[in-house]
Amino acid sequence: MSVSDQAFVTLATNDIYCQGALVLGQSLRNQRLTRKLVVLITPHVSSLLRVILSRVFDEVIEVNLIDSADYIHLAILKRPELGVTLTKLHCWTLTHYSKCVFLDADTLVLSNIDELFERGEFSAAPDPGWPDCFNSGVFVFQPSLETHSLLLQHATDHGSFDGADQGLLNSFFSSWSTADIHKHLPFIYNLSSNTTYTYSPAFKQFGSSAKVVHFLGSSKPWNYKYNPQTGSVLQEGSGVVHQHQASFLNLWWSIYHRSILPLYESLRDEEEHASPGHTASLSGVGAPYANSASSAEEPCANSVPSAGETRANSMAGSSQPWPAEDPSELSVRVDETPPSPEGGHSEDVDLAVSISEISIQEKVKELSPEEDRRKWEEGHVDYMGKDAFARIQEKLDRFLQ
Ligand SMILES: O=c1ccn([C@@H]2O[C@H](COP(=O)(O)OP(=O)(O)O[C@H]3O[C@H](CO)[C@@H](O)[C@H](O)[C@H]3O)[C@@H](O)[C@H]2O)c(=O)[nH]1
Ligand SMILES: [Mn+2]
Repeated sequence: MSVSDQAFVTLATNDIYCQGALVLGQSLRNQRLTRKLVVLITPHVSSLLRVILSRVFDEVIEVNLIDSADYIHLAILKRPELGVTLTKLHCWTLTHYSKCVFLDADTLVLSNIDELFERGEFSAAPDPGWPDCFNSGVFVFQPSLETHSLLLQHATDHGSFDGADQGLLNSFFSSWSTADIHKHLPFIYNLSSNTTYTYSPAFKQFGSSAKVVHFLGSSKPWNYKYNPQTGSVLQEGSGVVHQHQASFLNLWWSIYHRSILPLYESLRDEEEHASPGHTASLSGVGAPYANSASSAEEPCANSVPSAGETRANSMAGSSQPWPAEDPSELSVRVDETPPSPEGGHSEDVDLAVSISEISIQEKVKELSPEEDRRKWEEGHVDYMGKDAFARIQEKLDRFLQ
C-alpha cells in the first residue's frame, strides 16, 4: 500500500504547545509509524523549537495568516478570536497529501492507529460534553483548497458557535451526527483523559483498548510538575487528579523526559561542536536539561528519532527565513532536591544533587540580578538562560569527580 501521500498532522502556534506536539509526534513514532509526520506552526514559534520539532517531524510547515488571501483577513477582522481556529483549518491546504489524520497537540497516541486512514472525510469521535457534536481534537480529512476556502467562507459568514474550530467544523460538517455511522470514530480514538471517571464501569470495560488519549480542557500535561525519580506527576494544588488521568499524565511525562529533553541536550552538543559561523541562529539558547549523567545511563539512542530531512516549508505566501535570534517563550525548570538540614558542609550538598522536579513554564521576563541570584540559590535554575551551561558544567564536573 502506498502510504507516502498520507500524513498525521498537528498544530502548535507557540513554544508551549510545541511541547505537546513533540510528545505526540514521538508517541506516533513509538507505534510503528508508517505515515509522514507534519506539524503546522505560526511565525511566533521560536527558532529553537523549530529545530527541535524538525528532529521529530518530517515536515515543519509555517503557516502565515497575515500574508494569506483577503478572505482570511476579513474573517480575522470580523472575529479576531478565531485566529488560532483558522490556523487549524490550514491543514486542508496540505494538498501534497491525499488523506490525513489531524491530532491536537494535547493528544497522546498509545497504539498504532493506521486503520484511521481507511475512513473518509469527515470522521471524528463524539465530544464527551455533547455527543451529538464531534470533538475536533482527532479527525480524518482530505486536503483540498476548495474545502479550505469553503471553510473560511463559512467562518466569515457564520462565525463559530463556540468561538473556535470545533463549533465551526461541526456546523460545516453538520450531517456528521446522522448521515454515516462510519464517520463516527469510536471513543477509543479520542478518549478524554479527564472524563474517564464519569462513567467508570465503561472505562473499566473498554479503557484498556484506548488508542488516543486527549488532554482536553484547561489543564494540560505541561502544566503539571513531574518527578522523574518516581515517574509521576506531582499532585499538588486544588485539582484532584483521578487515577486514570494520572497514569496518562505520567505516560506523557515519561516520553517527554526520556525522548524530548535529550533532543535539547543533543542540540546543545551539536552547537558546541559547530563552527562559530554556524551557531548564530542558536546562540543564546541553553539546554534545559541538566542531568547529563543520568541521561547517559539510559539507552536513549533508540528513542531519539531520526526524522527525514526537515523541510521548513512556507505556505500561504510566507517565505521569511527563521528569525536569527529570538528568545524561546518557554523555560524548562529542573529543580533540585533542597539540601537536607543534616547535610553538613557544602560539598555534601553538591553530591546530593538529584533532579526531583521538572516543569515547563512560560519564560519569565527579566529578573533583577538579586532576584536572579536568590532563585539560583534556591535551586530554581533557568537552564534556558544565557550562561546556564557553564554553571551546569561546573556542577556536573564536581558531581562526576
Ligand atoms: O494557543 C494555542 C491553542 C491551541 N493550539 C492548537 O489547537 C489545538 C486545540 O486547542 P486545545 O487547547 O487542545 O483545545 P481543547 O482543550 O482540546 O478544546 C476543545 O475545543 C477546541 C476549540 O474548539 C478544539 O480545537 C479542541 O479540539 C477541543 O477538544 C491544540 O491542541 C493545539 O494543536 C495552539 O497551537 N496554540
Ligand atoms: Mn485538545
